[in-house]
Amino acid sequence: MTNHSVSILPLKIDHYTLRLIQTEDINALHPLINDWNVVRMLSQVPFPYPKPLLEKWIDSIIQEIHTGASYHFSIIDDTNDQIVGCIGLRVDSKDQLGKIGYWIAHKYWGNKIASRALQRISTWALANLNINYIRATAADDNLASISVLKKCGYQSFGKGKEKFLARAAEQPVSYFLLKREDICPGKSPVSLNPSSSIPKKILLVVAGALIDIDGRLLLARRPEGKSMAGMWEFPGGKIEPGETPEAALVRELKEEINVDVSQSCLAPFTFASYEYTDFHLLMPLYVCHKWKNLPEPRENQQLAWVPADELDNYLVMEADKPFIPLLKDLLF
Ligand SMILES: Nc1nc2c([nH]c(=O)n2[C@H]2C[C@H](O)[C@@H](COP(=O)(O)OP(=O)(O)OP(=O)(O)O)O2)c(=O)[nH]1
Repeated sequence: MTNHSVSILPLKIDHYTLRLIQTEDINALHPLINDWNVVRMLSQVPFPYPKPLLEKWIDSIIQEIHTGASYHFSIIDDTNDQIVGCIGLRVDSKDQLGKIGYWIAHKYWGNKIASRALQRISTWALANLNINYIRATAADDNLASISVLKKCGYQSFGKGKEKFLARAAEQPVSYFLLKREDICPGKSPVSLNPSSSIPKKILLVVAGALIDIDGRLLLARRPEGKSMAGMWEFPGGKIEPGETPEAALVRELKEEINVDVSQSCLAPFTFASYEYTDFHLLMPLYVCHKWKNLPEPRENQQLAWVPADELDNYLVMEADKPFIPLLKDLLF
């Protein structure tokens, strides 16, 4: 997949901050994790947990951030700047899967920190990483963690056994999965009786397929906080009352990606007519080969120039799916 930068600014939840683990965190982290109450619930950690081993792990996960293989965060209490736990996610791009793990220091249990951190990281990960699912594993006797996972929308999907180093034994575990659509609605529900359903509002939107001289297509990723966050789309937006689709696209391209385009450079290509949960989308798509300025994200979105043979790797909006084969034909 073409590289696009992942936004890993510190993430906020109430009076906690989640920021990437740093080398200096070792002294605060070691006494918190080297605790039987914590370690017995983590499959990969021995007890006692020697400090050099933790140091090695921190070095490795800092390296992994550069390759996008994993993202691990310290959870910090903003009121006193103390680390209270960790949450992290390993990325399996091939299966579009994130594997999440977390722990909270024993003295902070009972403050709902784990559920808030899990909710926050899950939303962030689905909006920013190349994944569609997040998987978690909990020991069957870890009732607190199982309840946290269920509260955050994770669904149990099976049972197994895993070796827990600290307990020097295999333990029964449950597997949980969070799917993108569990927290990112947008698909149409199946209507059993379409004739009785209330007609949906038609939403008029216009979008542009910008194609550069290398035959690559510009895609934008909906940022966290928007509906259908994490899905890739074509730059564009809603047509305002009294506006032509062409004028709306010229305006949206300027507002969203600082690109100047003339209406005469917009060629009608195809359109989408698609029923979302709350509205029916009607969206003409224009192709454009000529513009001024380098596209830059002005609305916190990721941008990617995508060659035709990589388009299938991008999870595009449901309404846009029929565009992909048509655009591939155009680009090849
Ligand atoms: N710009 C754009 N919007 C698309 C595409 N495909 C698709 O379903 N849409 C939908 C997403 C939005 O619901 C709507 C675009 O409206 P917008 O860009 O002005 O709205 P927005 O995302 O800022 O705000 P909202 O959906 O959160 O209300 O059309 C696409 O390829 N490009």
